[in-house]
Amino acid sequence: MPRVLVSDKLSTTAVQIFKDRGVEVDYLPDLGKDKEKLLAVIGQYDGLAIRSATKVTEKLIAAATNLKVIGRAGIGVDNVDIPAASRRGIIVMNTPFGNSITTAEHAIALMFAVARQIPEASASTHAGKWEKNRFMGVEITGKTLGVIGCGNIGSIVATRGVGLKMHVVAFDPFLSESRAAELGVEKVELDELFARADFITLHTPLTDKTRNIINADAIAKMKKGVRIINCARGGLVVEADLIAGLKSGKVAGAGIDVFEVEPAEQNELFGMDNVVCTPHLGASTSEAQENVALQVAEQMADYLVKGAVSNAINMPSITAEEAPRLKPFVKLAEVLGAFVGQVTEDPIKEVEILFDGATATMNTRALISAALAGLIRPQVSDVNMVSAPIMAKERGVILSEIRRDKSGVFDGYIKLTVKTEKQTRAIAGTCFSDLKPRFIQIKGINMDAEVGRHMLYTTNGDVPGIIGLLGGILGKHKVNIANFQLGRDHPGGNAIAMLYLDERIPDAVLEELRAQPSIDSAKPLQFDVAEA
Ligand SMILES: NC(=O)c1ccc[n+]([C@@H]2O[C@H](COP(=O)([O-])OP(=O)(O)OC[C@H]3O[C@@H](n4cnc5c(N)ncnc54)[C@H](O)[C@@H]3O)[C@@H](O)[C@H]2O)c1
Ligand SMILES: O=C(O)CC[C@@H](O)C(=O)O
Repeated sequence: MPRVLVSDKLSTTAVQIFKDRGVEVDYLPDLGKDKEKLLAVIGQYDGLAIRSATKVTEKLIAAATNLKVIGRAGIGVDNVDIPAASRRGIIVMNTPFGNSITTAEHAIALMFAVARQIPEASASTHAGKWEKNRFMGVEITGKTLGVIGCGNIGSIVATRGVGLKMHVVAFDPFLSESRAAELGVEKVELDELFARADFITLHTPLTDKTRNIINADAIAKMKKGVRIINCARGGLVVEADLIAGLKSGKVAGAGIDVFEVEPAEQNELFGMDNVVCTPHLGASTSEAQENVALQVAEQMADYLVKGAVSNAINMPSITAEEAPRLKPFVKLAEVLGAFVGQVTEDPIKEVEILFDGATATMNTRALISAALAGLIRPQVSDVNMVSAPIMAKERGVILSEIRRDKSGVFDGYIKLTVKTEKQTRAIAGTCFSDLKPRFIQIKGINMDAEVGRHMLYTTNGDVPGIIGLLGGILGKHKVNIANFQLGRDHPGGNAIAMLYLDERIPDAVLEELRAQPSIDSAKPLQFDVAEA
């Protein structure tokens, strides 16, 4: 019988579901906080069910010799080392929608609390002070609410804002004009949001692009008297810069549920006037906890007992029979998406996926989901093959699929074409007999590039000396090239290079490359593939 450890506080509904489904379960809700004890026992379990207190580190995963699945009762999986879990073949699942409404309500509650200084007024009243003149609030009606990140939670906050008669402006690179119109919000660029919003609320995941999104520079662009709410992730706001903004009076108040360091037992924000803090309570309602506990237990039990996979961050939903044939092509579809996702900054309007030859006879739904997950992941790190198609649809992306008989030299290949308002990008790839993904065409230019974990993509005019130039600069900085592929549309025309590197290219080297007159663009890329 499979055995699951629940190491964080979860509704006991989960325990009952595990038992009912034939899974042995140990409910030890405080164990997640005790790293050493957890390390000592984790080897006994097939499944680990967590919330945010348990930190699933590489060290814990190394000790988890029997672990097959980690289930996060919630959305953010930033407390799980996903690459380490993937490398060990451990599935990581989350429950993407179960606590969205609850968290959106918490953001709105913090907005009101900050607007009317409710916690301070309450404490003062409890103390028998009756300080009626001390607390002067601001109205919400007619004010501009700036929503950064308009996904599941952000879009609920946005519609609640509209319901409160606020004018809602939203910044989200994946928000289409039509989705914005449907929500009743105005889609704006980030600087415009900073300049116009009276209240700013954050609802993005914590990624390399969103980390420190609210820093001193951002605060300088905001209105005097702005109020900032963070119910998403600590790390989005530079706390020292927020404190400076509060002290100078530029920021009139803040509602903070998540902190740079959690648990936040000491923090300079504590005790500041008009700063309302809660201890990461966004998801803490009985309804949301019931939803996520039930869902995570069902998903984990289904996997451990029946092998069914749903809401996995690092694993496609594929049946046991088709898995061996499909798996390399799922990876191929994902890296094709990941290529376009990393080179595209503008909102995506259309995605066309062409399946040629053998790939046209496969489970193309899984392949499309993998391509979309790869495409969206640079913006939304927690996306998986289940949520990617829903996210693409919600963002108004028009999706089309073409299947056709073998048309060229390859037994089968996949071509992904992505349109934004500004341009169209296309990339094709296949798997050879080694079952590793390869890029065979970029921008209509043929090539045969093995896909590595760290790559560099450059575009340039087709002139002599490019190989020497790239090789020379990388060599000078001791960046080793594992593979180097070039292609061009016609002699003297447009040329591209794909370099497979042993490590991520340092920023300074990238800048040096970009400064070369013969190089038009240089983009570092990362792919979730095994090291050579
Ligand atoms: N406080 C809590 O207890 C609590 C509870 C649940 C979720 N969360 C957090 O809330 C956040 C949002 O969750 P969600 O379920 O809405 O996620 P989601 O994936 O549905 O939405 C995130 C949105 O952010 C957008 N985005 C990505 N990069 C961006 C950028 N650079 N600028 C602007 N927008 C960007 C994405 O396009 C996406 O629409 C996550 O960080 C999640 O971990 C917190
Ligand atoms: O489990 C919690 O209480 C927090 C959950 C929240 O941060 C999430 O990402 O779902």
